[in-house]
Amino acid sequence: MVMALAWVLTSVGVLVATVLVIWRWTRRGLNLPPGPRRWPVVGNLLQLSSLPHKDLAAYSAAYGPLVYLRLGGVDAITTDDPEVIREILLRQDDAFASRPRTLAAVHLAYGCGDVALAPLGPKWKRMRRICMEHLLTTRRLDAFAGHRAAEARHLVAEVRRRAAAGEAVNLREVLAAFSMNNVTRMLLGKQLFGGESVGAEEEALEFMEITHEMFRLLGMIYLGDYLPAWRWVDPFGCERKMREVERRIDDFHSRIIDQHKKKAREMSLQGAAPSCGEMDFVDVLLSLPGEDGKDHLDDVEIKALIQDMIAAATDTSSVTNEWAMAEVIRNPRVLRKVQEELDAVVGRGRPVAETDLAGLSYLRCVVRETFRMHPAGPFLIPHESTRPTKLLNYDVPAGTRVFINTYALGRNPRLWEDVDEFLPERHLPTAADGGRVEISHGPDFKILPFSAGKRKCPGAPLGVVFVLMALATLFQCFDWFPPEGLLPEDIDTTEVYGMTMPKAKPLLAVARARVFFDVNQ
Ligand code: HEM
Repeated sequence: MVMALAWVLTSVGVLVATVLVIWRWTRRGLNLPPGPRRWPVVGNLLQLSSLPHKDLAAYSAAYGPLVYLRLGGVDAITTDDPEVIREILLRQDDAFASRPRTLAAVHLAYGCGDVALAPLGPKWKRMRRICMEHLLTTRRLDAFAGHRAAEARHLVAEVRRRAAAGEAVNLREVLAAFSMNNVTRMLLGKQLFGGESVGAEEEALEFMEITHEMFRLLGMIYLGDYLPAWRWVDPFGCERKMREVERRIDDFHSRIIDQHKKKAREMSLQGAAPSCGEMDFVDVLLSLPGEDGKDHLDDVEIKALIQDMIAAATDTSSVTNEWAMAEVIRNPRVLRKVQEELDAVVGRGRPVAETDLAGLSYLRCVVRETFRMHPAGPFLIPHESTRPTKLLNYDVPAGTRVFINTYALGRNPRLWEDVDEFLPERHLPTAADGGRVEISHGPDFKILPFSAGKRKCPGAPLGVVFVLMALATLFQCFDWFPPEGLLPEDIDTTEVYGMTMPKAKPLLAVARARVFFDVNQ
């Protein structure tokens, strides 16, 4: 027994020593960027807390614009610097536009067979082209404008109902339902929460719960991705959890595809065909030819795309909306200015419409300031380098994981004054900007809500509409106050880390009607 144990310990020791020697040898002569001291085997992994974006922000402050980390067996860099980010996303996007195959991505994105988590390659290119040319086209998105207006009315009705009952409104709940309904109407042809969906509330809640769990797992820095030995042990059952969520989500997607196929069969038996305006995204995907001469896309490809759209479009917009509401209610001065603008541009006699949104410059500054302080995700989705390259004259090996810290970018004191103050005015356009407030990144790369380059968000125009429409509607129709007993500045702004970065506690606020038009007019 003692002999066997000694043998195992010696073998492990020899293995670790061999790995270290090989690793050091392959890095001979490399001029890696500066970074914190690393431990053998684990590297910097144990220096990361439950808020890694803050840890990496502190490293950027200490070591400069480009920081090297070793995460177990994986090279990683992080940056909060606009010039380095521009170099990574634009000038060298051929080298940095891939994605790591993390275990969460393999389990939760159909083996990385989607768009958002797929490594760079012909498969990603084809799936992204399907999104751009068949789903997120201006024509198709315009066809859903009526549904979006209906969801804005539903949002007002829901807040009125809760306010009339004397409750403080749980803004997380109503904003999550707004985003989810908008996405599922477009994607699946049905509203999940409220209205038409009476009776399906349980299914909706279950689906929201799995989606949140999926986000948590996707955002996690899972040790098994960096230390293969950890995977064998999996002491917290993370991979088991990933498999369970994978199965539950797949069941949901299978049901959706079956329902759509059944509907298509029934229509074809009646000799009918849906018009372009009536087709939801699943109908569109079912109508497209597959690869290599196949008549249709594979079910798994359709599922991966549905999954991406739901994951990419719902939490991003509802988390942003909750932060914007929290910051505006914390700053009554800003609320007054937003409402003065709405009164001047839209008035109080009719609901705000999508065509008004371009003219709401101050509200657009509010959204930009929200993205500066609370980007939807603390990092862009991690990128990965496909070949050895150089940044700021440092060597970056192939396979390096890239953490672009958008949280630290927005709070970088070298770029912004009063970083912790919510000051939308700082984004007011000068005459040189042409007077329009752009919400996506500008030429200075100081805010990056939708990224840039090959991997930039293909849903940005729609995301902007979801955010502006919800906020304009809520600020036009209601005055907002903190719950009884709290002052505006008491509203908590602690965040939790994940693929998105929500407020730690759901936002509760008191709503008082300020317009009285019939929302259904
Ligand atoms: C406020 C709303 C939104 C925000 C803040 C947002 C932000 C982002 C960000 C930061 C990325 C990562 C880019 C990178 O890694 O470099 C991304 C990727 C992506 N987004 Fe969005 N997004 C939003 C809404 C949407 C919507 C509405 C859709 C589609 C319906 C969408 C679809 C995608 C997809 C498919 C990707 C992956 C692109 C790729 O890897 O090629 N997003 N988004």
